[in-house]
Amino acid sequence: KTFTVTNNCGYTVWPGILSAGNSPAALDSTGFALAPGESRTMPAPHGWSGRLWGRTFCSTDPAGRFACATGDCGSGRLDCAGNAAKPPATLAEFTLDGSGGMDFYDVSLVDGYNLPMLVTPRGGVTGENCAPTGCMVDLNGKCPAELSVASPAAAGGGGVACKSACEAFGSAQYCCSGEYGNPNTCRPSAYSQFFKNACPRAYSYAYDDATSTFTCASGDTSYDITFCPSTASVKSVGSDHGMVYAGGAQLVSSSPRVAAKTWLPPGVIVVGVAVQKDILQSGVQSKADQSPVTVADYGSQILVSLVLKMEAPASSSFSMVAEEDSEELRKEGAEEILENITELVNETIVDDGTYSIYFSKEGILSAIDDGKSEGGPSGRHWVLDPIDGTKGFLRGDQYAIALALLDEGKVVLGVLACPNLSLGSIGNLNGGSSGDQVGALFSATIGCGAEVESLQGSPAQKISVCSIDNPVEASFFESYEGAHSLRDLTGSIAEKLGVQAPPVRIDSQAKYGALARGDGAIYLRFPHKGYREKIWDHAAGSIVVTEAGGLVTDASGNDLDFSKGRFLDLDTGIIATNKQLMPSLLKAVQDAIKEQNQAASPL
Ligand SMILES: Nc1ncnc2c1ncn2[C@@H]1O[C@H](COP(=O)(O)O)[C@@H](OP(=O)(O)O)[C@H]1O
Ligand SMILES: [Mg+2]
Repeated sequence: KTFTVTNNCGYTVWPGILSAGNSPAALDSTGFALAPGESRTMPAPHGWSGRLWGRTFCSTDPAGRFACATGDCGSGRLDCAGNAAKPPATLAEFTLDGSGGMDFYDVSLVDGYNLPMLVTPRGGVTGENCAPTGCMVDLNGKCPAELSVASPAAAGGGGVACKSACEAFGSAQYCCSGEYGNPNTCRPSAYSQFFKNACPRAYSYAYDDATSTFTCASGDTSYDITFCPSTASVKSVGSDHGMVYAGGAQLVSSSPRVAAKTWLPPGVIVVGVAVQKDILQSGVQSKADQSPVTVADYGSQILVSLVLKMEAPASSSFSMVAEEDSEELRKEGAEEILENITELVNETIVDDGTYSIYFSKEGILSAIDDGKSEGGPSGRHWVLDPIDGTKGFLRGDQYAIALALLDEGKVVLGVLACPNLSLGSIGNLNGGSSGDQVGALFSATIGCGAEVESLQGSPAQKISVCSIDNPVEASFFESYEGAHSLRDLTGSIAEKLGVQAPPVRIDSQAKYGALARGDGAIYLRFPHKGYREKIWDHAAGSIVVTEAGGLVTDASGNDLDFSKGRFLDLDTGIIATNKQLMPSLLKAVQDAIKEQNQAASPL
């Protein structure tokens, strides 16, 4: 019987362990460091009880004293040596071999929250309530201001933890003390509801036992404890599949940006990453069987629309312009694919643990059709490409999940998840670089700039386009697929500009993301005549670039107009670059087009 602690965060976590006073034995450590991706397995002694948490932003000061911005245990050392975590901290609590031969465990936010954590039983796994529990969500970004703990240790001095109402206000009512010291008088508060809605399985206040305590038959059940679980491939276990439709848990307050950013990764990326891996492993890369891509495509669309419906302010009506609709799936012969999608979606929701929702096949079809909106110049519309760069996805190359929000015909928010794009610059080379972390999440809000963060949830960093003003030093991006852009034309534009470097060819809107953080200077896209660009292929990418200080226009220098429905109405092609290079780029584009037209009709 063991505990395996895994750090799936994009940053180092220092687990701390406290054995209870009455615990017959201690674990073999009370504190250690776990680098991203690292894990450590420890024997779980018979009858052990105690708690485990993650410390973040730790360092040793010049005097040799070790301290952490969150979860610190005050020992001044790496090991906690019998000290508890200073709140706020997400806690995993265990009592092994308790009454009736059962292990009892929970994840508690009663002392606040500092990072996502999941406890998964493994091995024996029997017992009615033997299931994964935890809090999968990164709550630091959406913590109510009065509970939020900021630290200069975080990039940008952002939120690093979220206090409980008891800690923040100290009242008996929130702390369940004094006359509130029993379950009848101490009730959930708006604050505990904030935690409960985000993480329904975790303890949100002291008497939240009914839905928060889990038990497994002791036997040889081992436990996996994972920090930042959401991008791990978490398999569900136990008898926990009997989830029923329970309606929408509405978050107390969440801005669309936070909703979009926080919720793209957990379910959707897991689906993307897992399905791409399956495709590559099974070798289904031929065009003949596109069904795995199809499943991922629909699955991604359903999960994003589910999350948006749950998390976006409910007041206005929901409208989404998305690439897929259910028509093909309603046809004869599509039963198996529909079955696979239904299974994938339901499994992902159960594994994630945030929502208690079950989709029937009919539910799946109608959820897909949530994306049928026509968009247009008035009102608010989400714009989604569930898997952009399908060809790249199939090849194991770049792809993106691209989500934007249109408000009165203008893009006001964009989120671009690129699971295969390295977090660091891809420089002037095709492909990844120096053993860097992979998985980048770009986001932008109108007037507020653009950011990138790791898909594993590292703090966001502001990005800006490169400041090159000499085209000779510039490199340009274009589609990997030759059929998507006229290479004679882009080659001739580059030549006229004096660009020396060969084109960097990658799939999907990852090009916009890479351009926005200065990996390259120019993006050229010139489809064959008659091709109509769709808004979901450019909405998120273009706001990421413009908010990073760049410009995105058509070949005549007009801004892209997203108010015309599902298609963009534009002159010839799309170009993007920084403000310095745009005038000369536009001139080169127009000269090259003129030349091409003259060559085509020599009169
Ligand atoms: N002939 C064509 N010309 C231009 N774009 C095309 C095209 N055929 C498909 N596309 C679009 O190009 C997108 C991929 O762009 P890129 O070449 O930059 O990777 C596709 O998105 P999907 O993969 O979501 O279908 C599709 O919408
Ligand atoms: Mg696309």
